[in-house]
Amino acid sequence: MAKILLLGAGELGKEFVIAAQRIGQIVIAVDSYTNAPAMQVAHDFEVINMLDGDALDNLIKKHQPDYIVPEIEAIRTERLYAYEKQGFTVIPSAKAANFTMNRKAIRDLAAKELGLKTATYRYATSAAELAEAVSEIGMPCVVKPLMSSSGKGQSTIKNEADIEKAWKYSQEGSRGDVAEVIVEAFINFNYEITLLTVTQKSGKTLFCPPIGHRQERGDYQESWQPATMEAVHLKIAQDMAAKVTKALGGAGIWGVEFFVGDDGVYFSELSPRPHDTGMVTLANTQNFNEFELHLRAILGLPISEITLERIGASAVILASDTSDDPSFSGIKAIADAPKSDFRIFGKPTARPYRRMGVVVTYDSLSADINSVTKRAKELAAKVRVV
Ligand SMILES: Nc1ncnc2c1ncn2[C@@H]1O[C@H](COP(=O)(O)OP(=O)(O)OP(=O)(O)O)[C@@H](O)[C@H]1O
Ligand SMILES: NCC(=O)N[C@@H]1O[C@H](COP(=O)([O-])[O-])[C@@H](O)[C@H]1O
Ligand SMILES: [Mg+2]
Repeated sequence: MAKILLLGAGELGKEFVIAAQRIGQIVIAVDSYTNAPAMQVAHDFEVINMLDGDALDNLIKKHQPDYIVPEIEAIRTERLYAYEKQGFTVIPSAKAANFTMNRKAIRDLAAKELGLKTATYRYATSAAELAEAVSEIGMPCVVKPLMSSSGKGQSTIKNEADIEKAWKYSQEGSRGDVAEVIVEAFINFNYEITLLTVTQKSGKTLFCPPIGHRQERGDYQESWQPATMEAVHLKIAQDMAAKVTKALGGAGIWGVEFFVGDDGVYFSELSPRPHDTGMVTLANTQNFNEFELHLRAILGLPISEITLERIGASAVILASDTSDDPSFSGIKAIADAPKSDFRIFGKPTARPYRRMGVVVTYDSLSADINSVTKRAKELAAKVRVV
């Protein structure tokens, strides 16, 4: 039986713990607040600030885990290299967690070292440098703090007046201690996808059918699987995903994000862990959902194939207000709807736009993906977090 130290205990961690519990593994869930979703189902939990390297060191010393599994980006990831040296296994690897928490590291690796096609980009460390970068890249362009996720601190610059605002907003939304931002040319894509990619200890890499999604405020609203795309574009995305996951190293599931436009496929970024848009796999669209795949890859259990069993969609349930005791109305409508299900994450507090749950819908392989997605969206809209 393996002992897994899960660094981050949100909704993605919760499903991962449930998958681990089902096959008898031990999980200690860690986050910065008590009663986080994954803590509710784990064997044990710890509350620490994971950006505090010494606190992390103490935790590793105390628990001596077989696997250290990052679930969020906001971790003092530099320390993970030392744990690897000491013989601990970091999932998928210290390099993967460290590079992906910083947009500069991962973008330079992808674009410069591996030659993947990305949006044109520059970096800036002040409002003045941002103005200069914008003049080189042109408008519209997208500004993101180097360290942030779920769209925090991200905005689109459409005219000169936006530059100052974008700088200020980026500084409010930045998680790390660096003030730097990345400025990217706005890609006028036709659609975007997450390509869940599984790397295994055996060396065999597998791809899940592509997941389409729609984003608002830099955060996903609905996702569906499979996304309709040309085979040639899928092949290009798979090749890029294989390259970047190989360069980062290790076994596990990765959510590799791409934009597809008239001029081809752009690599955007990737998560070295289950992806939020991959919650669509909770609709049992595949033989294994993304959490089961992550777990099996971590444990070195062979995954011989990933098959699409039915089509599905997910739509998020967001809070609209602040609350210390959130409850939900409208759930009966989901329960009553055909081929539909839901998850409530059990987050102890709500704040505007915080993701509190998800609706999943499904249908047979021959059904229409747009109607499945529409149903998920309509059902999610019926839920009120009160
Ligand atoms: N250069 C771009 N051109 C057009 N749209 C973009 C660009 N960059 C980001 N977006 C849009 O914003 C969304 C969020 O961007 P990105 O994935 O970089 O942010 P994030 O904060 O890392 O989000 P998450 O952590 O949830 O994946 C993208 O999925 C896409 O819809
Ligand atoms: N895009 C990254 C992502 O979806 N991460 C998921 O959200 C949780 C944080 O939620 P919170 O901000 O509501 O605490 C994380 O712990 C993870 O499960
Ligand atoms: Mg993203």
